[in-house]
Amino acid sequence: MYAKVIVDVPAKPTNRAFDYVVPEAMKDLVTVGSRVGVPFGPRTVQGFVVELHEGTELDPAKLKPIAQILDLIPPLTPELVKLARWISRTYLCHEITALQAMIPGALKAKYERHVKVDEHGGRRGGHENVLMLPVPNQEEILNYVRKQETVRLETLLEKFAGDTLLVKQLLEDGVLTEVHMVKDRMSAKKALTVFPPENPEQLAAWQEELPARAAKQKLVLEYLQKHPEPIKLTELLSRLHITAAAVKGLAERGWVRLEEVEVQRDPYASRTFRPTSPLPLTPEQQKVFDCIKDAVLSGEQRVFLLNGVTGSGKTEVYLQSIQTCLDQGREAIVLVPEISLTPQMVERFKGRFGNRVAVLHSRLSHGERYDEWRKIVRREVSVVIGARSAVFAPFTKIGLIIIDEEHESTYKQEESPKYHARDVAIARASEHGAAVVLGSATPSLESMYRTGREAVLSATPDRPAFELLTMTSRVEGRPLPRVHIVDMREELKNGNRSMFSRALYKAIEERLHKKEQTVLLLNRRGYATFVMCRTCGYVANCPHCDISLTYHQSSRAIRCHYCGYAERELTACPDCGSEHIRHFGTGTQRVEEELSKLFPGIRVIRMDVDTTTEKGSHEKWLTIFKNRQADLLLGTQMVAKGLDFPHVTLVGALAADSVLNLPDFRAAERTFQLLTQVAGRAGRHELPGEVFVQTYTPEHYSILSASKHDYQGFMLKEMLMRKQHNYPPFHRLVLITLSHEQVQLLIRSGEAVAARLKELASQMQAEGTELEVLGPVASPISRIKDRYRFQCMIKYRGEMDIAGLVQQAVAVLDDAVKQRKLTVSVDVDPQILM
Ligand SMILES: Nc1ncnc2c1ncn2[C@@H]1O[C@H](COP(=O)(O)OP(=O)(O)OP(=O)(O)O)[C@@H](O)[C@H]1O
Ligand SMILES: [Zn+2]
Repeated sequence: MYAKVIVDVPAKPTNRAFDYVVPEAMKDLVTVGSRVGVPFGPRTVQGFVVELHEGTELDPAKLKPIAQILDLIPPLTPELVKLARWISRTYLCHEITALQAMIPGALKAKYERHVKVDEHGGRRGGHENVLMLPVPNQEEILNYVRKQETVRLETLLEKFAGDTLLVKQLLEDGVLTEVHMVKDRMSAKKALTVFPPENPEQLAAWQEELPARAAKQKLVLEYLQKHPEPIKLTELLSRLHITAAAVKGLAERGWVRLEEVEVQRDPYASRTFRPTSPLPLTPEQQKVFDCIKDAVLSGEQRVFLLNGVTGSGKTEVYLQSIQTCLDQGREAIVLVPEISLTPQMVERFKGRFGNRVAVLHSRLSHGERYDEWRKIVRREVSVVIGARSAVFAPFTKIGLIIIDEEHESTYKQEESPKYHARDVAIARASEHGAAVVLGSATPSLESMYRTGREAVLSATPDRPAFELLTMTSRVEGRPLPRVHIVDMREELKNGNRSMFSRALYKAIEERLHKKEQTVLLLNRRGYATFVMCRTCGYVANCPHCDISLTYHQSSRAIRCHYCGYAERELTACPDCGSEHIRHFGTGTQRVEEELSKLFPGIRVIRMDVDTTTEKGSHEKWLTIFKNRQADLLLGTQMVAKGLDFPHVTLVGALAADSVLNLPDFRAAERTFQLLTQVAGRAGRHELPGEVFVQTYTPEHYSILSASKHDYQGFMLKEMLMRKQHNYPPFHRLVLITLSHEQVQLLIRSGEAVAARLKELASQMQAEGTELEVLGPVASPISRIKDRYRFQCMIKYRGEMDIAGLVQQAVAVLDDAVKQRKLTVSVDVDPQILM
């Protein structure tokens, strides 16, 4: 038996699969999707089996056997292996990158450097010593290595701490050779567990048998008699206030059994979830549910776009649709944006489906993530709720994939593989015959477009048309909140220079009075967070990136958000020496300060990157707010989504147009989405809500439509704009970014690539393809980590072989250029154009 293996060689990634022999002993374990260690040159690397076959075209004698099999249950399925190939083609990345993205971080390859003695046993040509100098420890070192097959380099250096140079010399001379082993970073967590005897009645007799001084042992037997279940040793000890000696004594007599048992790191173990049952659906919900149900029962790939206003009860529809799917013996995946993976959201799913749910998100520890993921591999759960990468859950009978807040840009991964979870979900649904539900109060224009006529006419299994479902009202006829637009230019004219308009100030005061709650949104992006000298205007910039440094009050440091460069806060201007340095802290910090000045005694919770880095902090803040131990929740985008608190009756957006001014064709769409989402937090229960939107551009259609809850109106205007400028969804984009430390070389290369692209484009245009090449231009962020950046953009319509086009264009760069570390990165359907 032979296996084709895609290997992980970071220095030289390739899409070629290499052939290996499957050793007899591994035959039952190796399948498509297995993770293996295979010899590759002098070392062992991690790889994934992508094919198995009986024979080989190659010379079998030359093939090496698989060295290690890394998991008992393969982490990937044949379907996922196939999907990786699709991702590699669609998003122009290596297959190994796609495969690695599908498994939890804990399983990514880590290599250990081991050493072994050479084939002559460390002796050359009969001479005992290889080195000229008589080195006393040399034989000792070699003997130590000889005794074991291989030794970790680190261990060897530790043991012979004074002989680092000697070990290096031995390696250089080839007497010792390095072998790399794949190391598994993660393993199951185990705990010593006490097992009572099979027949607990014996316990009474044994208690008699023990001498009086063995009081502690008697205590243990007594306990086990009352609770004849296995118990963790540590727990037993702390309950009875005894030491392990007592239990070990009993184990020696054979009266109890002590054994290592696997325990799961369950981040939600300490929490209880109140079970919920399905709510009777509203007529609107019922209609939507019936459509989804039909699709799930049909066993065919169908994609729904569910456009439901905030508070229309989309989540309840998801829950009942999942139930239908589970009743069919099939599995469901629910994707939510990372920041809305709040305890509240998790609670709703765990409350309905209990421990049939696994939760995956990045705030879990490596170990917790690994254990949650293994519940899926072992078929212990049938529902997964998680952020983007949960779309790769290794289920085998998927019936339903739900993507909540489908318009969120976080569903696009910004590093390779630059996949979009929506498209991956649709691809998986086609393999499984599953339904996909894309839910949002503000669907992306891309998804909306695919419910239209043109998309229906050009549909393929890879790009099917979407069916539109709508829910236009909130449950129980609750009104959407009233939205007031506040023109901040007028405020300034009237002498109000504070960041609160008088109207918003009054509204907050009123809530404090009525003991109702307020949510304030300050979009961090675009808000002043820099450090400036007020005398000469000097602004502190990152020395490695084209971006200003940001002040962090908590650490009293200024930091670069791109490369992590940090320095102490400035006390004097490096340019003019003035001490009038102004630290514009993260916007939210400044708002918090002003709030406590304006409303003495106000209880504010601030949620931003600074206050939520600690594990569990999200949860903590939201619980405090839920219990009404705070009057006001202030934060960045993370307060805009998914929260459902009955006493929130006021929402304020402090700087509604901060996103509008970004150089991005989606700026208007993002503004509309954010305002609609945050407004949707108000008045979701009995108490009606009110919203204030502060802006310097009150006439902008994104702000006007959001204030009227008018998705249709906004969408039609925005579609028109996009059509005029040949932007998505009418055209598709591919962004090619080149980067290098030397700006001259970069410009030359950028121009060469662009020229070749344009040449190819004009050939294709002649053949009828609609396609346009823009650039090269400096990227909006023109330097990151000391590397300059240049970009070209391809705009096209219809189906096209993007991979082929890009490969041909990049081929004009000669190897000399590439060897000088010019990097080319390609982003298909980019979300961020920086
Ligand atoms: N059929 C129903 N009967 C009664 N209450 C319901 C029903 N469906 C949902 N609800 C309640 O209405 C509120 C809003 O529902 P839900 O949070 O599911 O809306 P949503 O559409 O997901 O909102 P958003 O997009 O703003 O997050 C919740 O408190 C939910 O429990
Ligand atoms: Zn930097």
